[in-house]
Amino acid sequence: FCQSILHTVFPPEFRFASLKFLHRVFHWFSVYCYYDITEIDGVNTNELYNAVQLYLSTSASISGTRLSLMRGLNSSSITFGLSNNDRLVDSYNGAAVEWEHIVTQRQSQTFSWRPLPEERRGFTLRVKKKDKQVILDSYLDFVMEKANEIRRKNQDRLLYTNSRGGSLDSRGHPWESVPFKHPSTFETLAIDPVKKAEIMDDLVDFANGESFYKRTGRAWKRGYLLYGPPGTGKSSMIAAMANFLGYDIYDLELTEVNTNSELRKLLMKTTSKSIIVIEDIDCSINLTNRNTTGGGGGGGGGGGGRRNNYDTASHGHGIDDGGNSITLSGLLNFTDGLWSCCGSEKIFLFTTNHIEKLDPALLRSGRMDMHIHMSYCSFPAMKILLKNYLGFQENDLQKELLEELKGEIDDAEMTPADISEVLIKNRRDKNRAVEELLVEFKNRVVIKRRKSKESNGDEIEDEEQEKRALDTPTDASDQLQETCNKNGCDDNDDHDKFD
Ligand SMILES: Nc1ncnc2c1ncn2[C@@H]1O[C@H](COP(=O)(O)OP(=O)(O)OP(=O)(O)O)[C@@H](O)[C@H]1O
Repeated sequence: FCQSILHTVFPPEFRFASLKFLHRVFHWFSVYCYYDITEIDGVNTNELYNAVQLYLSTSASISGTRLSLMRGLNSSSITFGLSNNDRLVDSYNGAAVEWEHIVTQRQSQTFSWRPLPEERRGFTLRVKKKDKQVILDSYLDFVMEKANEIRRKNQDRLLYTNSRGGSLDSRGHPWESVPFKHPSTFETLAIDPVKKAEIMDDLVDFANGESFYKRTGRAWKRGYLLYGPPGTGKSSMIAAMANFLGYDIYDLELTEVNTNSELRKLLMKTTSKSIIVIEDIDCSINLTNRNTTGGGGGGGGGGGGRRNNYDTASHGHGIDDGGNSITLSGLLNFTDGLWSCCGSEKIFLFTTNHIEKLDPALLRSGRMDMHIHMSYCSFPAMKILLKNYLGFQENDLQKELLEELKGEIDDAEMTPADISEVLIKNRRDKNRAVEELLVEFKNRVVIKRRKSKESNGDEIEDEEQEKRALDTPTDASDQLQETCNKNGCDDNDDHDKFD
């Protein structure tokens, strides 16, 4: 009744104007000011809304009474969120702020026999007017930063690929992604412990080096070149680095990129805190010499299929072959030019089995800052494999046996992949695993010696005689055999008995 009287007496324009006036008066006298952060900003998703939601999830888990629980796609953990129309008080640099999660129903504009209800979501931030500047200047940046940190911690890493050959997805993105689940870590990686520590220190310095890079005027990026024979753990090292730093990986397939500008666009679409990998770079593009013309396309990689029109003649000048080729110059700019600085905290990582095939320009500091040689398995690296695969500690093995393994391993030139294979095959019988490893070492040494004699044109010894000489069991392997015979090598619990 009152409403109809009001509506009759006061025209809508008058009601609207008085409401506006009341609102203003309220704001003049209120000590607070309010900011609305809606989920949808026009047609785009508001990044700040998602960030606030994530940021509040940590505080909400502690102080909230009614929470909504979420588990995102690819995420390995559950996050908490404020329930509809719930409030939470936070503080920043002595200023108290209040967040309210506002969810309202709205009628859809769709023409349908039944209007579809739709939720309009947003956060309202309430701060005292005197704290307004602090909040606007740094609190919201702090929220964004914290949210990114939480996202990285909660979300499994992503492995991106450009293997679609330049086509874009529905959101105009050239990269496709899958959850990155590689279990390799620096603990499982069998390389020399000194080298391992050096690499880890370098990575830590890089990740914590924001102020250093700013101070020295350098782009916050670092290049690593991993080189060495196949099976020495180059891919495992990349995975270990990504897991160590919590970075995403962009696996760039150069053979799928047609032009330098396409390469640049791919780079622009990579995010910060990521590792951009080009595996087997010597197979992907001919990089022997910037100044030589022609030159055969280099190597047999590329996974079969389309090859690029590599323009070796124009490498030095960065000119595309009619705009339709990728050049060494383009690649150098990719790693070192102005565009390489879009985003920050990026690692460029190239792998190759043939470092000698690469152009020196690609290897210089600033592009490839650290050259990491992934070598055949050394004795300290083998001990890591024995520990990881068989559970052997150094003291579990007889000293003589260890010495014997140590004496043979360098000459045997076995990769960690080869050694792992022997250990996996015999993992039910640890003693047999070690024994077979020793035999394998000796066989490799024989083969290597024969090959070197052949190449030197020397007379080849009687094979059997040579093998016998090397196979003659030493004290340690005698003892090992004896222990095996006594305890029975099939016994799974042989470790203690052997000990
Ligand atoms: N250093 C290592 N530490 C632990 N495991 C290793 C190591 N090297 C190789 N392996 C094992 O061997 C397998 C192959 O290794 P990986 O693919 O990392 O070698 P790679 O050097 O990248 O080889 P390629 O050059 O052929 O790509 C891995 O699955 C891993 O289990």
